[in-house]
Amino acid sequence: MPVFAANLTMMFNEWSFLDRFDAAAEAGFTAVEYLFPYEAPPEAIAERLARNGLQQALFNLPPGDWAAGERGIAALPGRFEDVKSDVERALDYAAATGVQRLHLMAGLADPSDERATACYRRSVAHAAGRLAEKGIDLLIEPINGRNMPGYFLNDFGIAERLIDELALANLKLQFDIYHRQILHGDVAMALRQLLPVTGHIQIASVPSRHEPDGEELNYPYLFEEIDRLGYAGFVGCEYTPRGGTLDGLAWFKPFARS
Ligand SMILES: O=C(O)C(=O)[C@H](O)CO
Ligand SMILES: [Mg+2]
Repeated sequence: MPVFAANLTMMFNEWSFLDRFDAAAEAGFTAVEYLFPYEAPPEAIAERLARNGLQQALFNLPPGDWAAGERGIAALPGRFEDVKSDVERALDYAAATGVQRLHLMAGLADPSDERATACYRRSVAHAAGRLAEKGIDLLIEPINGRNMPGYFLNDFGIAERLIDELALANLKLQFDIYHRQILHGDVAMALRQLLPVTGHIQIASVPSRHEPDGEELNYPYLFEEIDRLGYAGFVGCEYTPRGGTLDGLAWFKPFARS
């Protein structure tokens, strides 16, 4: 049975960020993920995880200036010093939360630009090297251009080839099924082919990015497929509830901690 992680950036927005940990545990989740923890002290997050018996499934390395439109800096020329300091900041939060995987966002850059590609490979190699020292996996995630126009890593094949070429034991794919369906489709076969290099899975309905209980994907079938394939990681619920978070959790009831 998949272990679902509530995404506290997109779900439980009825509560303050730190109170979302309690609300997610109360709703039956045993794990959480979010985009960025950096506005809260690491020890405050650690306390919420401990008091609710929650596992920290994932979060992102700092993404540059998100409010100014940056969506990661790994592929941006001239930002390598920022990449290195961001890795150290993320490792402080990783030490506090016990997270075992971190996602490095690439940024808005042209994937055909050789300089951007060289910057990205250098950033990935550096981040993976530092995380490996702590036993943490580095994840890279292809993101579709409708949600994130101009995002550098916009193709599962490019991600797969990079993981293969760099051959770093802790460099893995963040397989967001929502993006896979929009970018390429063929979700079940891609899960079968890419599971060996997959470090995390995320879900949402397509096209609306709501609860995984309708629209064009058959998630009951995909959850069974994930089990059949022996996936032992987390499944991040990276969706925007249609209405109240709790009202939308009927799909989760069979999987909730009692
Ligand atoms: O966009 C996504 O699907 C992600 O998982 C990124 O981490 C945040 O944008
Ligand atoms: Mg995602």
